[in-house]
Amino acid sequence: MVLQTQFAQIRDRSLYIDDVNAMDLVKKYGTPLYVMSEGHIRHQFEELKTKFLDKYDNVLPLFASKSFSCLEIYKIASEYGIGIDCVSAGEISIALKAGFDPHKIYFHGNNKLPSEIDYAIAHDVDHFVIDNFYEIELIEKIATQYDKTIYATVRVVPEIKAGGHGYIQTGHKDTKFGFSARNGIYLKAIQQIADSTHIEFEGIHCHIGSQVFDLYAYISAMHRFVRFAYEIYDQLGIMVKKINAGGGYGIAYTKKDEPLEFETITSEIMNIIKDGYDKRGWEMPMVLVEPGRYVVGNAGITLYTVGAVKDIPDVRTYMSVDGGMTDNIRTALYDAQYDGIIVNKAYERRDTKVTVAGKVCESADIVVKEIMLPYPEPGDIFAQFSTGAYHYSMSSNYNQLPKPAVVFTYQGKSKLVIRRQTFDDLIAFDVQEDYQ
Ligand SMILES: Cc1ncc(COP(=O)(O)O)c(C=O)c1O
Ligand SMILES: N[C@@H](CCCC[NH3+])C(=O)O
Repeated sequence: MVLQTQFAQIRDRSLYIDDVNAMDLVKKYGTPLYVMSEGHIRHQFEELKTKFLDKYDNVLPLFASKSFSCLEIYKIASEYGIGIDCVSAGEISIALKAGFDPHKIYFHGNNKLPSEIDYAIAHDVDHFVIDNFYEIELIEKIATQYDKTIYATVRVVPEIKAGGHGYIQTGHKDTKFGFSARNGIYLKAIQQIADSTHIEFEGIHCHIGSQVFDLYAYISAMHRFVRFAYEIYDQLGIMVKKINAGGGYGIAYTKKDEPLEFETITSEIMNIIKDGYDKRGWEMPMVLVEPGRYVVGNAGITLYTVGAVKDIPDVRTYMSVDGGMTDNIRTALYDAQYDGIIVNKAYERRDTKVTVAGKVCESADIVVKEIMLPYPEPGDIFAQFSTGAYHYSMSSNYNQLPKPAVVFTYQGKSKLVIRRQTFDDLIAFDVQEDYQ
């Protein structure tokens, strides 16, 4: 069993997160409960700051906020001088509400709606990662109406296969994201932007995929991007002044995972771009990175109460908990693996092979596929580790299960950041209208 954050420990017969006893959190807030270690989150933001933002000239780390988006995270992020990646007007609206500087928001997405583009531009968001030709037209039209300038990076497909599961690969040739480099398609897009009146071309954007452990994939992608920069200059006479190298940095969910160091990836990225630009006698472009999971993934621990326990002779023991695929879709969707403990049996032998099941009416509703635990009983508290990224942000109300609360812990204290949904919340959007 591995706790993937220094901010959580097993001691005094319990689990402590930022020195807060998990059993006290259960008593205070109930289960299922998403616990986020603010200690861990701040530590990771500090890494982005000291090991990238402060280390190099003309760089900007972005937090990919789709991994965990709520008012509190944007407030904390803004303290570190970094930017954020938002993928919808909804995310932008929360960031703005939290007081985030609109000029440090980068708007991503493969199908930004006209209404979203309008919302972003109206609210002074001026950095767009442009994905397709339709979007160029929309931005030009809407930016002209507002008479504002939009600064564009163009997402180009590097044709590299990387990422923890087929569903989270984005840089291969057959992808819905970005402009293909085939037949000069991306060059046409850049020319169209250069010819526009309210979009200023700044550079190119690369994101190969998520939960990536392969350094070579980042290296190959950056070599390809340097070649794109050469091609853009040679064919169009346009200089690439900004390269966004994307995110995707894998984290450890179990002891089998071997994540790369943040600085190992970023120094390769910086060196390759520098060498490539030096060869042409060009000034170094601005470089951005945009990890999400790396910041919040290992900060999260989900606490569940155990209910039914079923032994299927010669097969396995099913331990059902009070949540499921509604608060953790990753196991069903990506076959994701997790570690965890029974908190109140933290010191007992892990001698039972258990499948942790959710309470949703789906066979795919598995929280942890296979884990060795002490024999479970109803009322035990199961802690699932590394649930900070893409858990709360991908949660749903399937089976009309209210979403769990999110609690932050920091320096021996806890606070409620998102309250638990109530049954009234489940019908908050139902209206009873007569036919008209
Ligand atoms: C464009 C883009 N940037 C950044 C990210 C963040 O990825 P991760 O959370 O794996 O770092 C994603 C998600 O894969 C993405 O699509
Ligand atoms: N949601 C995915 C990552 C996708 C990231 C967004 N492009 C996960 O949980 O691993």
